[in-house]
Amino acid sequence: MGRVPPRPREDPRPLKGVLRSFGYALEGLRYAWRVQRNFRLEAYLGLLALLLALWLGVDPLPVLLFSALVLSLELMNTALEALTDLTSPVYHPLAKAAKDAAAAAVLLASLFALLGGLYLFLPPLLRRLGLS
Ligand SMILES: Nc1ncnc2c1ncn2[C@@H]1O[C@H](COP(=O)(O)OP(=O)(O)OP(=O)(O)O)[C@@H](O)[C@H]1O
Repeated sequence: MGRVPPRPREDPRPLKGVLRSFGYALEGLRYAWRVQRNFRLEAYLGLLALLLALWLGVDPLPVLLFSALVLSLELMNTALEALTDLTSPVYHPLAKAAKDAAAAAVLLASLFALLGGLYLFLPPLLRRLGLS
């Protein structure tokens, strides 16, 4: 196995260091956006839910929290997929368990977000449409 390259030395200037970490995080966001169709879909759905909340006059905070949860878990899932592909490019039951469990975390959060969305939006939506 090749040698691990040394970690770059920490920048002694605090602001520079923070800005550099921020840049790496943005690179991670760009990577997930490029390679993960689900991440893009979840981001668009979150935006749609936010617009719906504003239109219906519903508190947008729960929408933001659910979106943050789902998108963050999708990012962790993306990270885990990349690591699994790196360490286990051939089939291994533990690689399967890791990927499946990470996918299950996103699924679970998405289901709760869906239930939360129905609870939040259904009554005002029915009222707005004159159906209740
Ligand atoms: N190295 C591996 N060893 C064992 N099973 C694997 C391996 N790679 C993938 N799998 C199985 O195939 C499934 C799909 O893996 P894949 O890497 O294609 O991710 P994915 O589900 O397509 O994710 P996404 O759609 O988010 O990109 C995994 O959930 C796992 O069950």
